[in-house]
Amino acid sequence: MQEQKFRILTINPGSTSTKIGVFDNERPILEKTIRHDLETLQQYPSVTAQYAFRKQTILDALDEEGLDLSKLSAVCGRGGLLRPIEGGTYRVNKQMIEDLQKGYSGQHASNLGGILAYEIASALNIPAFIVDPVVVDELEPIARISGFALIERRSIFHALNQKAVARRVAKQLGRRYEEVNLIVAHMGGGITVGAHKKGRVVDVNNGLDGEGPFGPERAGTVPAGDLVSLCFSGEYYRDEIMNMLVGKGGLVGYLGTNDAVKVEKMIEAGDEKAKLVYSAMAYQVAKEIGAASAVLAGNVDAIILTGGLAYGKQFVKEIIDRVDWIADVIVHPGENELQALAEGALRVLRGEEKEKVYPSGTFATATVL
Ligand SMILES: Nc1ncnc2c1ncn2[C@@H]1O[C@H](COP(=O)(O)OP(=O)(O)O)[C@@H](O)[C@H]1O
Ligand SMILES: CCCC(=O)OP(=O)(O)O
Repeated sequence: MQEQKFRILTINPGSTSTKIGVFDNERPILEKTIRHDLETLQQYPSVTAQYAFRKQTILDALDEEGLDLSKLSAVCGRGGLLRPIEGGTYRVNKQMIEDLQKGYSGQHASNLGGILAYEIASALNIPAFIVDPVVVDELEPIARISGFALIERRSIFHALNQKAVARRVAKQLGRRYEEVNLIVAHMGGGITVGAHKKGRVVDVNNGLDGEGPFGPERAGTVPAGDLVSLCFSGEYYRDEIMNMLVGKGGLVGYLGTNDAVKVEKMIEAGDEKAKLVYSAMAYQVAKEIGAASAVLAGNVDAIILTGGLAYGKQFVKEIIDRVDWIADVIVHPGENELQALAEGALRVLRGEEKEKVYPSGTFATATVL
């Protein structure tokens, strides 16, 4: 019997780019990254306000490639800051759209993934899905304790790519994902380092507005007392501080760009500040990997470096030089997110997996104390 063919449009809005893919079953027929410079995104007061711009960007890109939307079977977007949920493929529904629009767990470009998928799919009368959103939460109770009783640690990370790449590496090692311990550092606009213990991400930094290494546009962990003093200095509104942590933090704050390629050019041209800051970002990633190795009690089968920054040869070398005593380091530059979105949708379209209904898979991030 001939295999049924599904054509899936996948949409991945990141903090510095919009990535789209069109897949005939697992086979990519188009994969495109549209990078957005800082000035373009800063025109918009919020992520939600970028909706029309990102939608037009996608439709223009598909039009340029001569792709006929009426041939699509489904649209699948990267899921955003919803309620904490278990991993899997979810059908986009009204409750999800509402939570994405208000940013139930915060603001991030991925909130637009489900919304854009829903809008494009509804006009075509086809289903819209999200897969492994950034709020996938598999933290162990011990990892939830922050040290400050009023605040619990949260799992907000590049779940889709971390899991997809981890599965791929486990396969390369001849083992199942559920059998291995891996540390995955996804280094995009934000940076997250996950401790994957036998198929579950038992600890990971909240890469949005919380903790961990600074990234191209995010501050990561900052000294708490000094941050509190800044908040109450009377010099800044709340939104200004949040913007300095997310969007204008990290490389943007120090060097005025979120583009690591530009930073590398600045370094080549002899810019000592750029050199120090770029090295500090690698240093902080290495430190976080060291912390994750302690979470796994040193039982680490491999360390994986992935995301856009993993293309940076010197950057990657500086990390490897500090962590290769822990385990072998495998570099997967870029990400597998478009493919992972298509595969998640396919599993449901083919009936291999049941679609999950949001928010019924939601589980409390149970306050442990
Ligand atoms: N060839 C490269 N060398 C160094 N850095 C790169 C390269 N390509 C992309 N990057 C950097 O990776 C970062 C974006 O990573 P990406 O995973 O695409 O982020 P996001 O999905 O969050 O938009 C940017 O700082 C970008 O400049
Ligand atoms: C919110 C965690 C995911 C994240 O930071 O994604 P980007 O690097 O694409 O901004």
